[in-house]
Amino acid sequence: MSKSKNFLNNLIKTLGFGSAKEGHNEEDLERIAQQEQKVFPFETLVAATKDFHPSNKLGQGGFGPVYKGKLVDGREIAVKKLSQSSNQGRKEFMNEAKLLARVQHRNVVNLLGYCAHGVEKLLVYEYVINESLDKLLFKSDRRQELDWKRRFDIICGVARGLLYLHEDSHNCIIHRDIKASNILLDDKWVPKIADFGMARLYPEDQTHVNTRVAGTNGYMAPEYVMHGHLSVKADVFSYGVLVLELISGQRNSSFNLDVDALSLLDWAYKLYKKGRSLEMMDPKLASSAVTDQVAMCIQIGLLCIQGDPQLRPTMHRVVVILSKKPSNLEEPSRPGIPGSRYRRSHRPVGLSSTAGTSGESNSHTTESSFTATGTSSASLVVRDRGKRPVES
Ligand SMILES: Nc1ncnc2c1ncn2[C@@H]1O[C@H](COP(=O)(O)OP(=O)(O)OP(=O)(O)O)[C@@H](O)[C@H]1O
Repeated sequence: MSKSKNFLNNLIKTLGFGSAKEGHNEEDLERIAQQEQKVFPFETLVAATKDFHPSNKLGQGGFGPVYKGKLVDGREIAVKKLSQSSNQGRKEFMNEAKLLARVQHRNVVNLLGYCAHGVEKLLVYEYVINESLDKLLFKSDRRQELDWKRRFDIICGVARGLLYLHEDSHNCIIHRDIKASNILLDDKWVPKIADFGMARLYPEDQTHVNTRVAGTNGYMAPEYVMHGHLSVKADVFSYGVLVLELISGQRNSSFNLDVDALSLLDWAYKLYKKGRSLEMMDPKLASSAVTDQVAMCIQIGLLCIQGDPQLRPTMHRVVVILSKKPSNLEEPSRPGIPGSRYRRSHRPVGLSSTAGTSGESNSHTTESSFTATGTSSASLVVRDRGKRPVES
């Protein structure tokens, strides 16, 4: 009998429910043990998604398709079928997924469990109902639903989720792919960070990145793209871009409001230096904005996107600033130019296997293959528990 079954048997006895043989059969115990370990039987996921029916497909991400499903207990789930190009073995996948399933925070999408079935590897997430932030902010006429209060709550929630990933989760996690499409909103508009942990699930694997959009996201910290320097400050940079996008309603990667500005970041910085930073505010916020808060958030955004990673605040500091009344903050220095502006054909230095190996180059050393690689690695977990991620 496995350890977990023994444990459950003992627990049942201790709680006075009689022996396992009396009250529970082996199958019950097997089921309880599986739930305990967050392992989903493949058949459960097949049933929940109606055999991965195309009508249940929520979308196709860089790591594979995502399906909506419903468990027999009524819970709605999102099942991510990892692309089979991951060459990670079954045991390793199970170990990594088990660790990631322990990551739990109100502002991080909950990984309910996982499943390995033959060559198939699947991740099971809580279903987050209200679409991803990019669809609301950039693509739809629903943008006005994002009034200032909601945007401010998103700014605060994402900051808390990132702080948790960086400092408080069992393993310190650098996300590496913070962007509007990776922020999901629940029915109460609570933001949830999606797609953490993917670098652990795709070690030494490059193939999947070819399916991802190359170099267009505009969120990547310059030192990471240029030199492969990875630290929590790369996430801080991406967070700063997200904050400025939320305030302006403009996507950094396709910014064209001002011919004299290189990017949304450059525009925001120039306006700030002229004392006119509120001019960058989305006109749709006119009636709901709390201008002191907006000005503070612009300054936080600008502090986060500074070219020098050492000058950027930690997420801890950002959360502290956001929880106080707007007050005097230091002056931001010039912004770094985000990753999508750069393309390289070589492996970034410093991306060792412990630092998330998906930055490795492969034989396709073309422009786009690097950029795809650079933008694809969704996240990194620094293994040592209790040790803070290295800050550059
Ligand atoms: N837990 C979830 N609840 C609801 N919808 C989800 C969930 N996870 C993913 N989705 C949806 O599934 C689609 C694919 O998501 P996925 O995160 O795989 O890719 P992406 O964010 O579109 O791209 P990328 O892989 O480049 O980040 C998206 O439309 C997303 O909104």
